[in-house]
Formats: sequence, C-alpha cells, structure tokens
Amino acid sequence: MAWRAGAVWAVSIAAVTAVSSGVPVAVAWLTKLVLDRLAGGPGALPDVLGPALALMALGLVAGVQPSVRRFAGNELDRRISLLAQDRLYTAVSRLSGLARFEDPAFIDRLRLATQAGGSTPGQVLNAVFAVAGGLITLAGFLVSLLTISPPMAVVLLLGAVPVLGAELVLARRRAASDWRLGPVERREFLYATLLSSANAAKEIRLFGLAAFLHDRMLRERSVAERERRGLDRSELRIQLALGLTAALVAGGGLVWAITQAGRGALSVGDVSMFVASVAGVQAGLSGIITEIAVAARRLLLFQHYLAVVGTEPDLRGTRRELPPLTGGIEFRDVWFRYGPEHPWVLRGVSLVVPYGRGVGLVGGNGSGKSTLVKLLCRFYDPEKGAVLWDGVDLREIDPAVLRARISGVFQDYMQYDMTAGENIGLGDLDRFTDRAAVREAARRAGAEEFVAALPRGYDTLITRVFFDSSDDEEGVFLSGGQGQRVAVARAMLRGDRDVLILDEPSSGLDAEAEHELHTRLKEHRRGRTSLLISHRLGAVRDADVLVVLENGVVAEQGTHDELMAAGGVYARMFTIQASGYREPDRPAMTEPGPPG
Ligand SMILES: Nc1ncnc2c1ncn2[C@@H]1O[C@H](COP(=O)(O)OP(=O)(O)OP(=O)(O)O)[C@@H](O)[C@H]1O
Repeated sequence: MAWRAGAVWAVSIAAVTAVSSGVPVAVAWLTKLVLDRLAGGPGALPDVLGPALALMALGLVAGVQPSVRRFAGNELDRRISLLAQDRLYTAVSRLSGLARFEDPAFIDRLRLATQAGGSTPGQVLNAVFAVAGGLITLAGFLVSLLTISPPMAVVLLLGAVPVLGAELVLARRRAASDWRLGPVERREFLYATLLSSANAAKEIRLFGLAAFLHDRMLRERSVAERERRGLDRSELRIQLALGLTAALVAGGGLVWAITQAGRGALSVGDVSMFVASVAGVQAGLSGIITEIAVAARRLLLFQHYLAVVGTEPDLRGTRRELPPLTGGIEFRDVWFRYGPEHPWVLRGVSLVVPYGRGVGLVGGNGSGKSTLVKLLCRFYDPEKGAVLWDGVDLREIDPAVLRARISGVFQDYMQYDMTAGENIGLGDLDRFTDRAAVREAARRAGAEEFVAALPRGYDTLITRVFFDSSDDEEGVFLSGGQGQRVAVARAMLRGDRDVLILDEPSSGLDAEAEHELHTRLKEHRRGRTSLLISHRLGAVRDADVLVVLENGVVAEQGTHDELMAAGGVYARMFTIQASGYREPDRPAMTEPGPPG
C-alpha cells in the first residue's frame, strides 16, 4: 500500500533512516578518538582537527535529518491515508444491501477500520523504518560494547527479551480492549450526539432529559476509561521495571568501567565509548521494543480494516441487462424477517403490481408495508419465496441495474446538507445540473414556489443541522412539509423510471398541499406502475388495486368499492377515519381526508 501510495517517499525515508541510524555510533567513535588524542597532550591538537570536523558534519546531518524525515513521513502518510480511505469506502459502497449497516458488529468494525485504516499503514511503515534504523544503531553500539565488555552486551540483550514479550502481550490486550469497547463507545457517541443535536434539542429540553443523557454518556465513558486505566497501569509497571533495571545495569557498568580505567585497563576514550554504548544499546532496545509493540497493536486493529475492505458484496446478481417492465411485479409467497433472531415480518405475502397500474398498500403500523417496498428495491432478499420482475427473480438481477429502474420517496426520506437545487438534482445524476429539469420536478412536487422564494432560490443551502452564519453560503431550515416536498421533487426528477414507490409521501403536508400533491401524483402515476403507501385512505382510495396488509399477511385486496362492500379490515379502517372528519351534529362525510 505504501509502495502504491508513494514509492519515492518511501525510498527517501528509508535512505534518510539508514544514514541517520549510523550517526550516533559514528559520533561515539569520533568522540572516543578526540578524547584519546586530546589525552596525548597539546602536540596532538592537529590530529584532533579531522575527527572534530567530522563530528561537526555529523551534527549537521543529525540536525537536518528529523525535519526531512518528518516532511517525507507526513507526505507518505497523507498519500497512504487517501488510498486507504478510497479502498475502504469503495468496499463499503459495494455493499448494496442494508443488512450490514444494521449489524452493530459491522458498524463497530467499520468505525475501527476508519480509525485504523488511514493511519496504520503509515504508522507501521514508520515503525518498520524506526526498527530498521534502531537495529543499525543498536548493532553499531553492540559491536562497540563487545570490544569493551562482552558480558555487558549479553546482559543488556537478554534483559530485553521479557520486556518485549510483556509489551506484545499488552499490545494484544489493548487491541482486544479496543474491540470490546466498541459498543460502549458507540453508546457514548450516541448520547453525546443527542446532547448536541439540533433535531433532538426540543424534546430534550421539553422533557428535561439533558442531565439524564449526560449522566449516561459519562457512565459509558467511565466504563471505557476504567478499562484503559487498567492497561495503562500494566504499561506503567513494565516501564518502571525497565527503567529501574536499565539504571541499575548502567550504574553498575559505569562503576566497573571507572575501576578498569583506574587500573589503566581502559583509556578515557574507552570509558566514554562504554558509557555511550551502554546508553545507546539501552535506548535502542527500548525504542525498538516500543515501536514493535505499537505496530503490533496497530496491525491487530488493522485486521478490521482488512476485513471491511475484503468484504464480499452482500447481494449478487448476474443479470446486467433488464428489459423495461411490461408485465408487472409479483411477490410470490414472500417470507421475510430482519434476521434469524427477529420475528417474521412478512409471512407468505403474494400480490401483483401490474404494469401501468397503481397499487395502494394500506395496513396498520408495523404490518410490513415499508418492508415490502424494501424488498422490491432489493435492499434485502426474501428468506422464502421470491419477488419477480416480469417473471425474473430479483435475486438474479444486479441491484444497481434494478434500482436504476425505480424511483421513489421513502417514509424516512433524506434531506442532504446541500442546496435546494442539488437536493432535487440528486434524484438523477445525469440531470444534476439541468436547472430546467430540476424546476419541472419541483413544480410537479409543489415545491417550486417556496424554493424560488428562498434567499438564493435553487442555490440556497438547505439544512436540518446547522449553518455557519460567517460563511458566504447562507443556509436555511426548511419546515417538515417543505423538506418532504423537496424529497418528492427528487423522486419526480427520475419519474420516468419503470416503477414509482411512494411511501407516505405526504405525511407532513398541510391538507391543501396534500390534496394538491396527490392530484399531481395521480396525474404523474397515470399509466405508470406505482406503489403508494399511505395511512390516509382518502389519498389511496382511487388506486387500481388496494392491498391490505395485516401482521405480515395480505388480509384482503380489491378496489375501494369492492373492499367497502366486503365490509372487512379496509372498510373498518375507512369508516373509522371518515368518522374522524365528521362533525357530531352533521351527517357523515362520504370520504375521509383530501379527495384523491
Ligand atoms: N431494520 C429493521 N430491523 C429489524 N426490524 C425491523 C426493521 N425495520 C422494520 N422492522 C420491523 O418490521 C416490522 C414491519 O415494519 P415496517 O416498517 O415494514 O412496517 P410498516 O407497515 O411500514 O409500518 P408503519 O405504518 O408504522 O410505517 C416492524 O415490527 C418493525 O419493528
């Protein structure tokens, strides 16, 4: 990955590391040389000049090296991070179903992958360079030390083995804890987001929830902190033991070297060399161990990145060609649940959405209407039975090819923090900048008037979250109904698709706007294959077929008149709604809600 991201930078760092790793050893030898020659008396001064100048040159290298290294490292990090993010989100976009995004374990893994993916390759590469450089320095000091005191070299090396082992165990524990704390951090993030969310602010204040949520947030945080504190304590114990042992060994060594010098067995330069070598070996070993431990932890976390990047597409489909719909869509004995641990949501649903006809889907909350729509878009596959497009099982069709044939508004429609024009243009990227088409879509959705009246018309930034008043781009908040009309306009822009899905498209509109929208939609749906879900039965009553879902089964289907005559679930629901519009002292209205 580092090679693909920036081979030149990687090679530059390797070169700088190799050169700079030799500097400390060379400095120690040159210092010894200078000291030994100085000890020879004033006549030796000319001989000192050469090594002294070399020391100066090495000082220059040592001074410049960190900046060059940092610059090259940052550049490589940026490039790797870009490549890693590109790969990660390419893999995420390959997931065409929704199930993974509703799986908490996958969401935790994705969070860790996002954290680790961008920085790990660069950090591990840095660690590799640092370890390689450290080994060069270490080897130089070890050889130097071996010439003076082989037992000391062996003691230092053996002492490093248990420390490395302990650090690796700790790295593994830290990586495991990062994974374990995923749900805890997700909850903490959730509470923190709620506390700062504009959407949640009203309820939180009205119900006085701030302290309650704040408390929960801190509780989650303290769970995570407790675990991390434990690991930090273990780390501290290892570091203290290491520091203490290193100081004792170095101190003992120094006493031995001075005694030897007193006896004339070592020169002054030898003592300086010994001290520098012991310090160099200790610092080198400690640096290498720390780098290995950090890299090990990062690599363990990086497995989450690799797992996400290597995720296989969840929904396959070999058919890349899909002829225009001519017959219709059929749900054939469809059984579906959101997972083996969830209850059945659809239990043997069979219904047909004939080509060119409008089907109205009605039923109580949780009866499975939106789920049916999600299966039609192939966000999930049925567990049993099939959804057929002109007789072709949707499982055979590439999800992207299928979805290119569908337009729609979902019950939980999106509002993007972009301009009004862009919010509509997203419905059909081929016409994203086609202002005439965007206007026409807005007109059909009844959004044209208020969009035109926005401070910058279609170029006004619309947002539900925040806008920066210091920014040139002034944003506006839309009302719920206005936002919904923009979402309908987005669907209208791609309204020439084979199937139009409208899941509660008018729930937030005022009575007049709803009537107006449904009149327009009726016009737009004429001759098109459409599926309209609404709790307001007046809005769906003139659908070609009405399908009533109850607890995941089709309770009845037929036209409005047929269902009213049958006196079943639909007739009951319709009558209840109609009675809500009737004034007690007036005769009953014949139809509820705005006329369809
Ligand atoms: N992503 C999901 N994961 C698990 N269960 C889900 C999910 N989405 C919906 N459900 C469950 O499936 C059932 C049917 O939900 P669905 O949204 O299809 O109902 P609906 O008929 O559209 O309801 P409403 O009229 O309230 O919009 C409900 O019990 C709901 O809790």
